[in-house]
Amino acid sequence: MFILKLSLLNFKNHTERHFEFSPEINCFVGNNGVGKTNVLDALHYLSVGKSFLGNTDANNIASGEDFFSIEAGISTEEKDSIIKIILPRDAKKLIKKNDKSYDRISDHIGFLPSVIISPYDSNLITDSGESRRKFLDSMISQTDSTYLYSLIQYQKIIKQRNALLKYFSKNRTYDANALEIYNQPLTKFGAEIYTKRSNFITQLLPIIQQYYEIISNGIEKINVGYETQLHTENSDEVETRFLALLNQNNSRDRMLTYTSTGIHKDDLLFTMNEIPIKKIGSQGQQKSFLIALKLAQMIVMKNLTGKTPLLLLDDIFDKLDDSRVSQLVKLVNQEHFGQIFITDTNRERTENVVKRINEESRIFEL
Ligand SMILES: Nc1ncnc2c1ncn2[C@@H]1O[C@H](COP(=O)(O)OP(=O)(O)OP(=O)(O)O)[C@@H](O)[C@H]1O
Repeated sequence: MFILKLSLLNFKNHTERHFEFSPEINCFVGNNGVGKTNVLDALHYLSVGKSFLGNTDANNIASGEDFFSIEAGISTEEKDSIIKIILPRDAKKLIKKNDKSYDRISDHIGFLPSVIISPYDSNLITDSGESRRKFLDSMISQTDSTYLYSLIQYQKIIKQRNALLKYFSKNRTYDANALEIYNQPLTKFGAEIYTKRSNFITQLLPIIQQYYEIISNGIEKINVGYETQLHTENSDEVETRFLALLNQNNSRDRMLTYTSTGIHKDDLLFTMNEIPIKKIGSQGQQKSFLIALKLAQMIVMKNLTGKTPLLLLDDIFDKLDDSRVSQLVKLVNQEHFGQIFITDTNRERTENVVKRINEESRIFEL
């Protein structure tokens, strides 16, 4: 699966822009601020219906305009498709496949999977657990629509349960039966999510370790640990354990007025030689780790779905030394990563890198 064509209208600084892509490597080069990252962001929109920069949708409409549209021709093994995203300033976002709107945006997730490697990935190391949970959820959702369904249901139940806890506190009342109604569906969806997260991380880990070694020539032992309150020796007991935790924490939850246990508290622990990478990793080591993580994500997604995700590489060469860039090129040659999009301010460097990759490439000067 690959993108044949892309048309942007009023998307950030791109008033009107059309591209015809290579099925293999596409590079956007140009000075700072010309809109290279914005093109990758448009591709990210096509994949998961939102920006990877965390902007609200309306911020992506070119200043002074009333809407943006992103349209792409996609070649798939079955037939070619057209995906169109339209965001009017005062109305709902629409995503259409072959002129038919999706009822829910979540129905589109997984059609055109993607993995992005960008300077913002460092947030995964430095930020709170929420950004790591989002990362985990986004990659699993792209491979499994029932995961996304369970997650949406789980989040709805947590919201309702927390609202009830707040109601109890505000009105100085309590009704154990009313609270208990939420426990059964919460533990059912929670256990499903736990199992899928756990399986995904198990598949990811050996590939990250292998890629880290290739990219960095590193001897450091890296690890990705799944930190969760739901871990049990026997996978059949996750629901029971979660229910026990909810019961144990009942008084605490009433005091805090929110649900303090569950998969919404999960986290990933990234370590190097058993110490958090955040504490001991140099900038280069952290960057190599993040690239290894994202490339491993791509392989696991490909193994699970049979679809090769688009690989979006934003400014990736900027902070890597020559030897790491060479190792990365070697890896791309080995693994056949599918369609790749690269941004760089330095045209010469990009030309030199893509020459060393045995694939067809196109360079777009913005
Ligand atoms: N809603 C918007 N309307 C118009 N222009 C916008 C909008 N949002 C962002 N821009 C412009 O987009 C440009 C930034 O684009 P982008 O981040 O893609 O640049 P870049 O080529 O990747 O730069 P760098 O090399 O610095 O990473 C800025 O000039 C910014 O003013």
